[in-house]
Amino acid sequence: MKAHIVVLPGDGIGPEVASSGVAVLRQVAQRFGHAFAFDEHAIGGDAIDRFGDPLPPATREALLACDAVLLGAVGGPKWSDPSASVRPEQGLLAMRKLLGVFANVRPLKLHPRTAALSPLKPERTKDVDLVFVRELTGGIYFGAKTRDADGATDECRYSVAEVERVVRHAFDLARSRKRKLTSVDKANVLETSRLWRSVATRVAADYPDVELEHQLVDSMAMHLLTRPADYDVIVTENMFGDILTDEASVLAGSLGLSPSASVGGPGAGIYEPIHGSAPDIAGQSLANPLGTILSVAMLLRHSLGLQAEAEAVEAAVGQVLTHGNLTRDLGGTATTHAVTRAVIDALQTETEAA
Ligand SMILES: NC(=O)c1ccc[n+]([C@@H]2O[C@H](COP(=O)([O-])OP(=O)(O)OC[C@H]3O[C@@H](n4cnc5c(N)ncnc54)[C@H](O)[C@@H]3O)[C@@H](O)[C@H]2O)c1
Ligand SMILES: CC(C)[C@H](C(=O)O)[C@@H](O)C(=O)O
Ligand SMILES: [Mg+2]
Repeated sequence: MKAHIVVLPGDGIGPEVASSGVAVLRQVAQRFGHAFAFDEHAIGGDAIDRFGDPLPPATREALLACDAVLLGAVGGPKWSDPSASVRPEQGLLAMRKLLGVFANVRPLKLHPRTAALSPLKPERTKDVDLVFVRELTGGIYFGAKTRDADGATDECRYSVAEVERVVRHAFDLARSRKRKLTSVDKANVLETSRLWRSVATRVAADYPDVELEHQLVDSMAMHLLTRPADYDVIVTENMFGDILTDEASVLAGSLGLSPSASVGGPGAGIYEPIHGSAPDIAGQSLANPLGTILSVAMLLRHSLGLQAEAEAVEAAVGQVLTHGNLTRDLGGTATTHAVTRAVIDALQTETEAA
């Protein structure tokens, strides 16, 4: 098949991991006979430096005309002055809004070798297989902001429609898995959470085969570490999802292993690791590329409909996690480039054997 993929390297380790993702996609194209065209564009701090805009018009135009987007990461100390009028993260938020990708799917699958690196006891991480569905285009991230000499405000607003579409997305996903959905909110305090809970409860009537439970976000943060294997699909609002997914990545052994797919819009989906630009390790080939490579598998499956190719990439990552030298975050000594090469070699061996 032919596909047009926009690549947004961004800042910090973003270009390092994005190039790993592209290398794997090139290998997939070659082994399976596809024609993928890559179109690189600016976003974030890099785009501010070059164009004075974290999401320049040429990037916007390309996003609206492609089949899928692969993002590295944006941000960094160079652009983090609190008085700056424009910030890299604004480019990322504007892109999510532009493409209308309201459902951010963040799976957490554990590999025994790397889960053993988590601070949790092995019996706690055993059998963990969960997926977060994080609302991505609403809530406090997108509410009105004010700032004056006395203080500042960030408005948190959700419409019924915004809650309903993401909750339905999560119910549909739960239906294809273990039929258990946990909706996370702060309904004991927040009006938006009371709305969230009432919408989730109403929608549940259309999914009698899925068990719905409500959980407050503070105790959820605790349960994620004490009994993570009890959860299947977890749906929550934008900011809670941001925080809980970084927390959950600890169970897998490293933030660098977690992929994501942002979907639900009329056009392209966005695929990116959940981590940031990691300024502390940027430019040293220390970044773990596996979260990005697993995001590539999600891109193949969800935006291009290439199930066998997605499984081949996941199997190749599994091989490397089992036998390979890993990056420093996972206790290894391999460079970003070496781990990427190992995945590509595993992909080649696997597809030759098939
Ligand atoms: N999607 C995105 O573009 C995105 C996501 C999160 C944060 N950010 C931005 O990134 C910048 C830095 O944020 P932060 O330091 O709080 O979070 P971070 O995710 O960049 O890094 C947190 C820690 O995890 C480590 N880490 C992250 N990814 C890794 C990888 N692939 N391999 C090995 N180690 C990895 C880092 O070295 C650091 O110690 C900020 O400007 C923030 O806004 C961007
Ligand atoms: C960089 C930031 C705006 C972003 C978010 O909070 O959504 C990041 O933390 C993420 O998880 O993708
Ligand atoms: Mg985050």
